[in-house]
Amino acid sequence: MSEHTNQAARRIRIAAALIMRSDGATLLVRKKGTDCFMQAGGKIDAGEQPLQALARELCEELSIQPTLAEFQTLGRHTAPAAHEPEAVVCADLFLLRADQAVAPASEIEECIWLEPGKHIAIAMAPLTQDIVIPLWRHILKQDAEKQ
Ligand SMILES: Nc1nc2c([nH]c(=O)n2[C@@H]2O[C@H](COP(=O)(O)OP(=O)(O)OP(=O)(O)O)[C@@H](O)[C@H]2O)c(=O)[nH]1
Repeated sequence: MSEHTNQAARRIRIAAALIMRSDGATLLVRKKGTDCFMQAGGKIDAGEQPLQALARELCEELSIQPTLAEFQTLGRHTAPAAHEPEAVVCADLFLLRADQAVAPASEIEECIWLEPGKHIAIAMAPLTQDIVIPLWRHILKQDAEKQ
C-alpha cells in the first residue's frame, strides 16, 4: 500500500505595512542577521488583531506610532517565507501613508526608501518582490491618475 503524506507548508501569520511617503517612496527593512529586505511588521501574537500587531511592531521596529485610522487594509496575501523554505507567510497587509522620520530599532538593521522609477539591486523577500512591489506600483499609478 502506498503511503500518503500531507506535508502542508507551515503558515506564519504576520501583519505587514506598505509604508508610502508623499513623494511615492516606499520603506523596506532588513532584519539583523538576514540579507533580504521586506515589509516592516511581524508575527501576530495570540489574541491580537492584525492591526494591533502591526501598530505594536511599527512602534518597536521604527519608533513610529500611527493611529489605527491611518491604516488602510490591502487584504490578506500568501507567499513563500523569506528564510524558512518549508513555510509560507500569510500576511494581513496595510497601507500607511507617512512622512515622519523612522528610527530603526529592535531587530531592524537597515531601512531603505525605494523611490519610484529608480532601480536598486537588493534582495527582497518573496512577499515584497511578488506582491507588495506590484501593489505599490498600482497605488502609484492610481495616485498619478488622481492628480
Ligand atoms: N515582517 C515581515 N516578515 C516577513 C516578511 N516576509 C517574510 O517571509 N517574513 C517572515 O515572517 C516571519 C516574521 O517573523 P519576525 O521574526 O519578523 O516577527 P516577530 O518580530 O514578530 O518575531 P519574533 O517575536 O518571533 O522574533 C519571519 O520568518 C520573516 O522572515 C515581511 O515582508 N515582513
